[in-house]
Amino acid sequence: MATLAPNSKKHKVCIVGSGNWGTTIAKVVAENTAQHADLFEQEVQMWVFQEQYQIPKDSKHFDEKNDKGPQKLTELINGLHENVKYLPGIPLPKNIVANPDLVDAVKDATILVFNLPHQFIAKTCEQLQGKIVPYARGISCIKGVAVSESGCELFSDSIGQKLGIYCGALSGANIATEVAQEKFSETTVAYAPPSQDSQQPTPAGTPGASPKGSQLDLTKLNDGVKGAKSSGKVNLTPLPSEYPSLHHANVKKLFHRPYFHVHLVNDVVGVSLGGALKNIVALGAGFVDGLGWGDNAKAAVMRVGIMEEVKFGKTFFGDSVQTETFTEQSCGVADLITSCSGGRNFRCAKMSVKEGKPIGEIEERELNGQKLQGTSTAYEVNSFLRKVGKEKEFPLFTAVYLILEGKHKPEEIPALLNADA
Ligand SMILES: NC(=O)C1=CN([C@@H]2O[C@H](COP(=O)(O)OP(=O)(O)OC[C@H]3O[C@@H](n4cnc5c(N)ncnc54)[C@H](O)[C@@H]3O)[C@@H](O)[C@H]2O)C=CC1
Ligand SMILES: O=C(CO)COP(=O)(O)O
Repeated sequence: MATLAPNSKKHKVCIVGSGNWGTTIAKVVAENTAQHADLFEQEVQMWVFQEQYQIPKDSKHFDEKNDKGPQKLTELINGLHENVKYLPGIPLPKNIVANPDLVDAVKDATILVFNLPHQFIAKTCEQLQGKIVPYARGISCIKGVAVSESGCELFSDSIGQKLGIYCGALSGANIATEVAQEKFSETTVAYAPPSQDSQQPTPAGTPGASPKGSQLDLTKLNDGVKGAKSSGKVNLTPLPSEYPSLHHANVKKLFHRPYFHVHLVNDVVGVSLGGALKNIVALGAGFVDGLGWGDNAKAAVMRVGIMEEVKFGKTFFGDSVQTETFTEQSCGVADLITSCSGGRNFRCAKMSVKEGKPIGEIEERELNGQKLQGTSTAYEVNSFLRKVGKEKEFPLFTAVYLILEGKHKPEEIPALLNADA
């Protein structure tokens, strides 16, 4: 068979997920595929977990005389060019196609952007096994960690391993609605592609630079638990030369907008961990704010939180993670600040303390189907820390878990952070 000329094909992009952030990233990406028509096919597929949705009476789309009752969300998105349930009020580019069929949505896609609540990713990947092109590349926008019997894993790694592809990560101080409204923000994309993808070298001195991705650091901890897992061991199918290389400059073109500034790094571990762990810290910040303890208390929780994030990375992922990713990049301290100011985890934790109600009840009432990630991440991280006998070394993560479990009260946070004194 004749080989096609280099760059004769374009990358096809699928967004796997369509919630508040999933739809926002679909918008960002669709604006860029339209702008960079030399690199990307214009149409962006967006997989939607199908549901029936009734347009609310206060929506500008509600028409009392012609109301059809609950309709398929995909039909509403494609007809109105708006995700009326998860991103209401934001017009979407017409080159986004909402598709309820996961396998059809990913067909021929060479770039898969994973963006759905972390509790659904394992099942989604199972459905994708054997259904994607073998040389596809992934970017995970998921903020969470996967904890199983065998250890604590990053979603970029677990997706990569389950699907046999390379997967990077995108994370930053990015409250979805603000990004969707095109208010200025920054994000961090970690992409350390296998060398054959990159005809153009990634910038020298980039934190975490390692073309093979992150390396497993700890293999033997107490209890026979393997510790933190990180792959870089997938047998990758090379990207055919007909496709434009996915070096940093081209990956940037997929996400960077005038209102959404992208910084490329190679530290996939740091970017993934920052996004996951700050959700636990945001719950802690919400607890103390709910008590009316003011800004100093919140700042204290945030300071301890960023230190625990770095310590978690260094303890379990060693040299694969760069401290600078937490202290200098949007995915680190900046995400902590925004999440502890206006994020869903922060807001729901605060309401839960103020109203004296379980946080799950607040989530159900306030979020219209959106999902908190901090609560499950707090449990998952705690189960990992318990297995490796290191709960006490992460007093804030442990305190948040104990409060969620009802074993301690938010008022006890200072004592829990000072247990050794
Ligand atoms: N919303 C935000 O401001 C930001 C969220 N993130 C992260 O992005 C990831 C995705 O979050 P969002 O898009 O905001 O989701 P979301 O919180 O809006 O969740 C709703 C989504 O979950 C889907 N869903 C419900 N049940 C499902 C099932 N059984 N299987 C598959 N999907 C199902 C719904 O269809 C919907 O698309 C999370 O890890 C979150 O931490 C990151 C940055 C900002
Ligand atoms: O990740 C976020 C902002 O960067 C959003 O955080 P929440 O999920 O708490 O809303």
